[in-house]
Amino acid sequence: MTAIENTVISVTGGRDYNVTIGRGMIADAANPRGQFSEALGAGVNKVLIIHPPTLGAIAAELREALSGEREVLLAEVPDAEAGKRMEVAQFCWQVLGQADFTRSDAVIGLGGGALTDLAGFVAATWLRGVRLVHVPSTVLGMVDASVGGKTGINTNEGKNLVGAFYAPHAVLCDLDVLADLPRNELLAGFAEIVKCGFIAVPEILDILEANVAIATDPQSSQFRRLIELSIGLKARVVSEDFMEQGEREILNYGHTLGHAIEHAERYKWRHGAAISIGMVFAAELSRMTQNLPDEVVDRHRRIFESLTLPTGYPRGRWDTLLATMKRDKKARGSMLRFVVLSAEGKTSILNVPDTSILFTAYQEIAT
Ligand SMILES: NC(=O)c1ccc[n+]([C@@H]2O[C@H](COP(=O)([O-])OP(=O)(O)OC[C@H]3O[C@@H](n4cnc5c(N)ncnc54)[C@H](O)[C@@H]3O)[C@@H](O)[C@H]2O)c1
Ligand SMILES: O=C(O)C(=O)C[C@@H](O)[C@H](O)[C@H](O)COP(=O)(O)O
Ligand SMILES: [Zn+2]
Repeated sequence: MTAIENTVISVTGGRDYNVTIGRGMIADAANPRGQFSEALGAGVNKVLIIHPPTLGAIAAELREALSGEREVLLAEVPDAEAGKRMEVAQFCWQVLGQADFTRSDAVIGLGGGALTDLAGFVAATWLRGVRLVHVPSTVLGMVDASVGGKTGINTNEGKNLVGAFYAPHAVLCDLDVLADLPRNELLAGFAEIVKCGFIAVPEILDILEANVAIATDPQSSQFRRLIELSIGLKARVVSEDFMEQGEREILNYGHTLGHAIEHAERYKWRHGAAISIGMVFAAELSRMTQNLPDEVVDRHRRIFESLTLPTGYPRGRWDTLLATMKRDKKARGSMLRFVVLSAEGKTSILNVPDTSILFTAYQEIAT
């Protein structure tokens, strides 16, 4: 059988680093000339692998493989959004402090997007910044969260309200790690892939529509193509606008309402499910304000439904959602701002001084 080569995508935002996409990287972690040694670099004496309970076995395997040359510690943290909390960051700082981690040591974030957001924040803040290697273990983590340096935690008031822009030094996407990822988590990650399709990469939508079962099969070439196209877009955007002063905002398509839904659901929902609804809402808003054709709005619903992702939310929740959206990071003063489309791949920012238009758009997705 011919070995499939790794793909390397370079990012220049924040610092220069590579995202490597391939297979067998974790199994090969002990190799002194392998991807892990290269990502950690020379001179790292201590490594903290931060991981959720679900990745315990892989974290132990990595610890074993990387030990010897270096001292490797594990920090198991609560799963999913329960890990994106101040107390959990504090626990990680305590582990780093008690093990005397210095600026020449490193953190590995092994897990889904919630974990890499937390680990990135810990690495950004410990001694004001230590080496950071992400090993994303979900589709969403690979195509979005591990790339681009947005790190952070949630607060009682809202999603990702505390954080820092801190780019990783390397990202290793080992597709083998997806073998045990539950199907619903895998499909939720596709919401960010679909986002890339609507905002900039139409090929993504065509691949999904051609055969959704094949496109979502981690063994298929179409699946790998979707991962690479999405990382490619993210890399291009964050390389041009690391600190989100302009173009990077397009990556927030569907997230204004999506984050408010996550908050309303007390962070129990999957991010991908919440932003699927958020994107249908943004598409409806775009139809009303940017003349986005009906067929593009319908295409949103069709694709999310084919991925078994939700497209509507209860009518009675509007006031709660609106109150939370006012704390969205894109808001400026009392002005809410939304990423909208006038056509596939044509994005702009809509300033909304009067929220009645939002309420009208919400009626289109209300259940
Ligand atoms: N920083 C960014 O740019 C960015 C981008 C997109 C999303 N995010 C954040 O990412 C988070 C969502 O990430 P997610 O969808 O990966 O969810 P997640 O990190 O909560 O992981 C989902 C679930 O899958 C489990 N899991 C992870 N990898 C597994 C594996 N290989 N096998 C079995 N189980 C596994 C986890 O334990 C968890 O229960 C949200 O907090 C969102 O805000 C950040
Ligand atoms: O990388 C970005 O920029 C994004 O907006 C990607 C989003 O998919 C992601 O969910 C991000 O965490 C949202 O950021 P926030 O600034 O709205 O918290
Ligand atoms: Zn997102």
